[in-house]
Amino acid sequence: IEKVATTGYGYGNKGDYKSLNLSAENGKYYLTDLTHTGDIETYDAKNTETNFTIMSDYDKAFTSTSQRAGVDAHYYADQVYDYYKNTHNRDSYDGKGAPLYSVVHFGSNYNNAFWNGEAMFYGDGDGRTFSPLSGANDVIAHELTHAVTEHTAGLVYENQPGALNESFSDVFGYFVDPDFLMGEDVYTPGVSGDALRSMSNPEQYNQPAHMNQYRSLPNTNDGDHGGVHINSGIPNKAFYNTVTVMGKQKAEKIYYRALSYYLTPNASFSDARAALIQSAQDLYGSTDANTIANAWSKVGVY
Ligand SMILES: Cc1cccc(C(=O)O)c1OC(=O)C1CC1
Ligand SMILES: [Ca+2]
Ligand SMILES: [Zn+2]
Repeated sequence: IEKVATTGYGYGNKGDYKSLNLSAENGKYYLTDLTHTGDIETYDAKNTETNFTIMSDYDKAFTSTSQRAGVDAHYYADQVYDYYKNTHNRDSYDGKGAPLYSVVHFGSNYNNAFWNGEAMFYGDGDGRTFSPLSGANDVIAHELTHAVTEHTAGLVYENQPGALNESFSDVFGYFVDPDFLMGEDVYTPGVSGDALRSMSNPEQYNQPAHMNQYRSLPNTNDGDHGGVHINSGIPNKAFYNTVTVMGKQKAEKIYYRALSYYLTPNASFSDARAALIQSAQDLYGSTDANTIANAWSKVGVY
C-alpha cells in the first residue's frame, strides 16, 4: 500500500482556513504534498530539537491548535515552490526537484527560523518577540532562498557576502510577499505595524542604509558572522531604490539572474552591484542597468 495524493484543509496560525495538498494511507492523512517533482513534507518536532514525525491526522481536517504551525509551513512551502517554478522555471531549491522538508514546533519558545542545509526549521516564538514563525510567507520565502543561494551563488555566510546572502533572502521574501517589511506577520504579536526589518527604511530597526554606516563586527556567532543581519540593510535599501523605479517584474528576473548566473561565494557589495548591472543589461538594456547603478551608488556602493 502506498500514499495516494488527496486534498484537505486546515487552520493556519491566525485560525484562517487553508486548503492543503495531503496524502492518504491506511485511513490516515499526512502533510505530504505529492503534486510536485519532489514531495513537500511537513514534520512536527513536538518542541524537541531531535525527534521529528510527519504531521498526520485521522481525517482531512487539520484543525487542531497544535496543527496550525504545520498547516502554514506546508501551505507556504507549496506557495514558494510554485513561485520559483512559475516565475523562474526553477524546480525546487536545487533546480532538480529536491523534496522540501519543513519542521515546526522546533525547540521551546524558540524565536528563530533557519535552513540547516536539508530542511526549514521554525520555532514557536515566545509569544512576545515572535508568534510561530511559519505564520508568514515572507519567512518561508526567506528560508527557502537560503537554500537556493546555497545551490547557486553559494554566498559565504559572513561579512559582505553573508550580508548579501541575507539580503537576497529578504529580496525574495519581497517577491513572494510584496511589501517592504520582513516578518511583520509573526513579529511581536502584541504590537501592530512593526517588523523584524524594513527594506525601505532599514534604520528603523537599527540597520545601516548606507556604506558609511557599515558595521564591522567579528566573524563569530555573537558578532552575527560579521553582522550579516545588520549590514544587509545596505543591499536591502539598494533593492528598495531599484524596485520602486523599475517594478517587481523586471527586478525579480534581474535578481534571479545575478544570483543564479553571476554571483560567486565571496562576492562583495561592489561585486553584487556589477552582477546586477550586467544582469539588467543582459535582460533589458541600459536604462534598467543605469537604474541599478544609481540605486547602489545612492547607498555608497560603486
Ligand atoms: C528570525 C530569524 C532569526 C535568526 C536568523 C534568521 C534567518 O533566517 O536568517 C531568522 O529568520 C529571518 O530572518 C526571517 C525573515 C524572518
Ligand atoms: Ca513582508
Ligand atoms: Zn536569513
